[in-house]
Amino acid sequence: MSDCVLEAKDVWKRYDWNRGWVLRGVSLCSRPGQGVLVIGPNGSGKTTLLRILVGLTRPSRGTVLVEGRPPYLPEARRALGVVLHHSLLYDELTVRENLAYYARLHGVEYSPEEDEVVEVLGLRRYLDTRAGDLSFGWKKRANIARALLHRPRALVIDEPFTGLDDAAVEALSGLMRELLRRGMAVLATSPQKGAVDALQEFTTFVIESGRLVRVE
Ligand SMILES: Nc1ncnc2c1ncn2[C@@H]1O[C@H](COP(=O)(O)OP(=O)(O)OP(=O)(O)O)[C@@H](O)[C@H]1O
Repeated sequence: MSDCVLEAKDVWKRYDWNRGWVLRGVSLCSRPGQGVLVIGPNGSGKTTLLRILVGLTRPSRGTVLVEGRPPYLPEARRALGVVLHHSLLYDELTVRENLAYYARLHGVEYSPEEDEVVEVLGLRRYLDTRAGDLSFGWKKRANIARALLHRPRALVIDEPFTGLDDAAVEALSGLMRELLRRGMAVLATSPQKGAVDALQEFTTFVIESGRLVRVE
């Protein structure tokens, strides 16, 4: 059996038969403790690839597996922590209430006071703030805590650094390094080559005309 937490095998995607291919034969394996970074300009297909990997978008051809299972199965979903562009927090609820709600959904015991992610991202002082009142960067940090509270085996995060200040970039890259050290698989994207510096230990690919090319 493969040791990939996340695996794409020869994935092709086009949204309409009369439009071009967004992804052309993408294969990818993300292993425990391994960081994978996919860079590419706006519109190159990064979000499409992530959405396919986590089972939110169907590939036109090819296979995607999460720990060997189709990504839409509940067991596969539980293995994933996902942060895409839009927030999954309820604006009317406080950060604390949002985290408690997601913990209940996942059926896990959870206390934000004991959550290292909340601590590392500096979220503690915003626990009693309504999510709708948070700035973009703080809402993003709260979404990352939301994605990690059930201790998934893979973190899939679209453009982790976009819109974050320097302190948040440092805190988040440190957090991702620690997650890798503890054996999580982390898959991130970025439109900026600068992310390569912040995530030096990540295996880096660039999307070029729908194909993944390894950056050495
Ligand atoms: N739901 C959709 N229906 C039709 N076309 C889509 C859809 N989602 C994305 N596309 C198209 O697929 C291509 C890749 O888009 P995608 O959002 O995956 O790129 P991206 O690299 O994540 O871009 P960005 O950096 O701007 O977020 C674009 O041409 C986009 O217009």
